[in-house]
Formats: sequence, C-alpha cells, structure tokens
Amino acid sequence: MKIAGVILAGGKSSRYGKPKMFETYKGKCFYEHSVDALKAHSLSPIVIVTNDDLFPSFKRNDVEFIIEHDTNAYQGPLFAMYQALSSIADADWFFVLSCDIPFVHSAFVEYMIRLTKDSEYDAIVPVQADQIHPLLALYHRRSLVTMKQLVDRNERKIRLFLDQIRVQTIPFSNEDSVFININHREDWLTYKQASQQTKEAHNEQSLTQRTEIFYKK
Ligand SMILES: Nc1nc2c(ncn2[C@@H]2O[C@H](COP(=O)(O)OP(=O)(O)OP(=O)(O)O)[C@@H](O)[C@H]2O)c(=O)[nH]1
Repeated sequence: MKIAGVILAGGKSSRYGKPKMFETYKGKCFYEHSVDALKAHSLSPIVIVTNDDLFPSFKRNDVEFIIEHDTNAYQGPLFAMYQALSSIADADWFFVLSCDIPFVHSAFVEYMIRLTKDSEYDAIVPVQADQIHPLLALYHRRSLVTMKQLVDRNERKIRLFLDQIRVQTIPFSNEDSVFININHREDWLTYKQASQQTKEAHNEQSLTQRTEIFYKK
C-alpha cells in the first residue's frame, strides 16, 4: 500500500497579513514542519501544492511541487486537494497536511498511518474537543470521485465533502498541541510566548532537580 504526502501551501494568508507558511519556528518554516513530519515515514511522493506567486520562496528541493497557475490559484483547500489527488497516480492513500501547523510531529503521522491498515473508510480524520481537523487527515483514492463531483459543481466546502464520504473520526485529547493552526499573527505571538515559558519552567525545574541532587550528595 502506497501513501503520498500532500501539503497545502497556497492559501491567501489574509488573516496573517503575509504568507504564513514562511513564518519560522525552531529554525524551520512552518511548511517544513509539515514536510518533515511526513518525511519521517518515507511517504512518497511528498508534494507541496502552491501557486506561481509563492513557489519561488520555497527552499526545499527534496519534495515535489504542484503549482496552481492563473485561475486555479486561490481556489481553496478542497480544490487544492483535488489537484494533488488527481495528479498523483499511484498512491492509495494521501496524508494531507496544511502549512500552518508548526507543532505537528511525526508520532502523530505514524499513529494515523497505522489506522489505514485494512481500512475501508474513505477518510480518517482527527477530532479534538468536538472539532474536526480535515487538513491533518488521510484520504483514500476512493474519495476522489466525490471530490471531483463537488469541484465540478463549484462546491468547495470540505464539510460538504466529508458528509458524502465514509469518514472514520479519531478522537484526540485536548492537551495535544498538534492541531494548533496559526491564522493570526497575535495567535502566533501568544503560542510562542507560552512555549517559551514552558521551556523556561522546564529549565528551572531541571536546575532545581540538579541542585537537589547536588545537595543530597
Ligand atoms: N494550494 C492551496 N492551498 C490552499 C488554498 N487555500 C488554502 N490553502 C491552504 O489550506 C490551509 C488552510 O487555509 P486557511 O488558513 O483556511 O486559508 P488561507 O487562505 O491560508 O488564510 P486566510 O486568507 O487567512 O483564510 C493552509 O495550509 C493554506 O495554505 C489554495 O487555494 N491552494
């Protein structure tokens, strides 16, 4: 069974004010966190779906690109998914990730991939606190027929798509940060500060532990 990786990175980022896929976290662009989470499991191919305006700013040469030209650009995530699924001929499943999820990690990808074994569902989609996350999800080639019908009818709502296919929803705990997607710059500042504070608390704790060990000697 072959699984391809698809990263959607051709949105307008209008709420962010600049192309958010190139914002950095831990020395890597947001979109690279999605690439690397998929790469760890040798999915093949891994494609980034983007457009002519954004393409020159991507620096990775270890992935493939699907470029949405002219009127195909900025048509939304369902259309971008359709572009990818219809042009990757030999994959059974497609792991779709958005480009604005800097806390995504390979353990999440591994967990989801295991669920594809013998699956008869058309999609495997995580749910956290009653919120569905269709842009960190797996889609079977079977779902392409429905996707095409909707795209042809110019109906672009992912929710509508999910209502028409067989979806396995996978619950995740509220603590899991993997689903945090960044839409506004203020959100990113808040998350960065929170993550910094956690790191400092952790450093302080290990310093305290080290000190205790020192005094016990
Ligand atoms: N390739 C491609 N990706 C898209 C398109 N629209 C959205 N995406 C991606 O889908 C994911 C979710 O997009 P959103 O954050 O909802 O939309 P956005 O256009 O990026 O941002 P806003 O303009 O603020 O809504 C992101 O990874 C986007 O890059 C598109 O037309 N083409």
